[in-house]
Amino acid sequence: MTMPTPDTIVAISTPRGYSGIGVVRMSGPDSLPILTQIFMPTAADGFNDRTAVHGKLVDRDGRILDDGIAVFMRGPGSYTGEDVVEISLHGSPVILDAAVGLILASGARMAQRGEFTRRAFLNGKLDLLQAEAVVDLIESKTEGAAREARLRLDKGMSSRIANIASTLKDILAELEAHMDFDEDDENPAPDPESRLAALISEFTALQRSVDSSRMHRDGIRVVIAGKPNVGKSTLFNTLMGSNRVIVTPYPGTTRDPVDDFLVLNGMGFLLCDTAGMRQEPDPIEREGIFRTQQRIDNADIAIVVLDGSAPLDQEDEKVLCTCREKASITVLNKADLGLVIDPGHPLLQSTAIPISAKTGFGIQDLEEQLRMTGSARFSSDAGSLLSSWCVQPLASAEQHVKAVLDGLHTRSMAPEIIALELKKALEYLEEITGERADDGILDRIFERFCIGK
Ligand SMILES: Nc1nc2c(c(=O)[nH]1)N(C=O)[C@@H](CNc1ccc(C(=O)N[C@@H](CCC(=O)O)C(=O)O)cc1)CN2
Ligand SMILES: Nc1nc2c(ncn2[C@@H]2O[C@H](COP(=O)(O)OP(=O)(O)OP(=O)(O)O)[C@@H](O)[C@H]2O)c(=O)[nH]1
Ligand SMILES: [Mg+2]
Repeated sequence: MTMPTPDTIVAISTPRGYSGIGVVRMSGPDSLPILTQIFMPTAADGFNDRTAVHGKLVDRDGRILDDGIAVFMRGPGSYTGEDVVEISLHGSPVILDAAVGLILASGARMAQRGEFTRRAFLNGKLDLLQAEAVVDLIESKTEGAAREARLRLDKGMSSRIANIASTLKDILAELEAHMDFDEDDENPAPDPESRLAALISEFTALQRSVDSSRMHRDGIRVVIAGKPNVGKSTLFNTLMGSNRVIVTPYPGTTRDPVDDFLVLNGMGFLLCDTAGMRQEPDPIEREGIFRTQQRIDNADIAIVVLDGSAPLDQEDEKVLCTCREKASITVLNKADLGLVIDPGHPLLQSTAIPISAKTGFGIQDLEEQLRMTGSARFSSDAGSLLSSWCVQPLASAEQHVKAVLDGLHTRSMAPEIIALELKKALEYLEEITGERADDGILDRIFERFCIGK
């Protein structure tokens, strides 16, 4: 792992544009010396650790560029663990750029994306999962997503991985202690089987959490499916509250899947309108239907739309069958024309909701059902979620633990091999917390950050 470079970095930490206040941040050993060169405190007592100081930003010729407030935070008791300086100035890009220019001229260099947080990570201020939670928090589009990221930042996840790791370390230590003794020693052989078996269910729970994490961040994927002309696009527009997609009386109107982000009571959904599915499509429609099928496969929830004003037919049955394995909600659309399908029809998975996408009738019921089905899809323990890059190391760690369990079960594994397998499992877990993460993983995570974070 690369060690933190001892240079001093600078960046504007607030968005570019015109704002009340803008913040320029430095981190590194020269932060304070540079500050004293460019910022003249109004009062005589200068800069004390963690104390706001009013003063003037001055250039090399002594010209005053702005007045502002500077705070010096001495490392390691700072966000990055290094000496940090923040200068709040008037929020004009011209002034903020000028301040950065002065700081660069004094020997600092521009920070890369996420470099402040990267340094915080390298200095042990937060681990990799927390660093990732920081960027998820900043990017969160819903209250729910923000809450979940905030919980992760407060350590939820890392401690669960750490708990698994510490169980493995205990077992490893017992095993190694035992290996140092002779066979006939009174020291009994350790029996870690039940503890390892408990870890397997923890692995399963963690893997489930990966899905929840994605749903929080990107929204729950909801696909609207049905045969042509049942009103899928009309429903999409009604739920979105806009005329986003084309609606016509002609079957086969929608060709490409269209996605849009929908927020219901703080819960985010990625809603997808699709091409109608039918048996004998033309070549263009065939490609559209292929894409519909892909979206259905990848969706967390399917809304199956039926034309409730006409009897069920084979095409409807086909769609219902396609969505059988999924969490799905069936709606009987065009209820304004009079329903001929019974909402309790045996072919329907659960009770169907009568709606009219055209008049808005029943839409509230549908939204309520969406929220309920959405909540049910989330892993129950929010704040202990993992993102998708963790899947691989997690699965590998689990595999090694399973190998040990198999070995113990059949009594076919030498203690040395067991120890080796446990160490491998530990290495994968340390990849997740960042104790052993290589630069590639770090780059991938910090790439998502903005400059100044
Ligand atoms: N002005 C400002 N606001 C900010 C940040 C910041 O860096 N500057 N943050 C960040 O981007 C977030 C807050 N996170 C922070 C986390 C730790 C420390 C810090 O100084 N930690 C020290 C001391 C802890 C203490 O005394 O309470 C440490 O961990 O040793 C600062 C900010 C959001 N708001
Ligand atoms: N009376 C009534 N008509 C509706 C309702 N919903 C949709 N329609 C009409 O049904 C026709 C088809 O609607 P679309 O939303 O384009 O149907 P679709 O399922 O997206 O069709 P494809 O894209 O071809 O698969 C249009 O003429 C709509 O105005 C409804 O609730 N009541
Ligand atoms: Mg359509």
